Amino acid sequence: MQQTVNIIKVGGNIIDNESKLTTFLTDFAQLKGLKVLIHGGGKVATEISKGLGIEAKMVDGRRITDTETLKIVTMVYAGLINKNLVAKLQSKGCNAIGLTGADANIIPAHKRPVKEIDYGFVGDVEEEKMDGVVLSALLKSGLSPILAPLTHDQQGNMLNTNADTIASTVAVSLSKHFNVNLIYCFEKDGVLDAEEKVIQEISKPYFAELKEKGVVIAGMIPKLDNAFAAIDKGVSSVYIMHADGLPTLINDSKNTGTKIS
Ligand SMILES: Nc1ncnc2c1ncn2[C@@H]1O[C@H](COP(=O)(O)OP(=O)(O)O)[C@@H](O)[C@H]1O
Ligand SMILES: CC(=O)N[C@@H](CCC(=O)OP(=O)(O)O)C(=O)O
Repeated sequence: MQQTVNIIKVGGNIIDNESKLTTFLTDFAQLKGLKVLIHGGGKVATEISKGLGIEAKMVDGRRITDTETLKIVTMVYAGLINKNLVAKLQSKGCNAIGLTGADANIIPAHKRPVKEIDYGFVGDVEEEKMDGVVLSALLKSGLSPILAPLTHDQQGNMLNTNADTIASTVAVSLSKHFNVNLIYCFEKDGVLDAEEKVIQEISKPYFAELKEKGVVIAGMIPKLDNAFAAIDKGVSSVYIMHADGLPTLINDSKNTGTKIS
């Protein structure tokens, strides 16, 4: 039987809140089995940019990343956030190793081609080049990889890449070696319907309907697109749920949040 890996993605709203982050990392450190953490941090990057006099520009949930912004996101994601997460997890007994997509060529990408919009140094992942071999070896040696939302263009440049996309592509590449569960953690109880109730299971047609009605908007649209892409490409299960639900889902094997079907 194949071993199971839990791939957890955590976004900027949890990372930016000290008490929510502490709870999340305590739970992550105590999760049973093999695990990978993908972190975002868009909110922190926006605040730091602002402090440096650079106004963040987002289009369809993606940051327009010019030369100065690339320097900021590289410092914030690969340095400040990634290394603090690693240090905190080490203090909780989790043997974490922090990496970007450039390290060991884990996530090759290319600069997004300019069409109507020039996103600058934003990476589109070359999923077909990802074989999951390095991450698999790290997991089998007892380490928990902590991945920052940065890729590289294989010509010497770092690229800023949406963390939800990193989570989905890493999950797909690891599903060649393991049974993979992908879990998107955020600050709400799951995908909410028009009455703000948690949708227990969401299908593609229902997602299309909710998008059409304006019930699913903003960052939840690319999150669900990435979630469905992972399921279509061989990931065993995908959930979108509150960060507090991790022990319930993984350690107690009880459903919580929204399951992608
Ligand atoms: N129907 C919905 N249910 C839940 N959240 C939604 C919905 N539609 C939009 N959202 C928004 O999507 C956000 C999550 O996406 P995003 O901002 O990318 O978060 P993260 O940084 O955690 O990945 C939530 O904070 C919420 O405001
Ligand atoms: C290209 C692009 O938009 N990259 C994202 C990467 C961080 C991220 O995805 O953070 P959250 O998960 O916290 O939103 C950004 O710079 O905002």
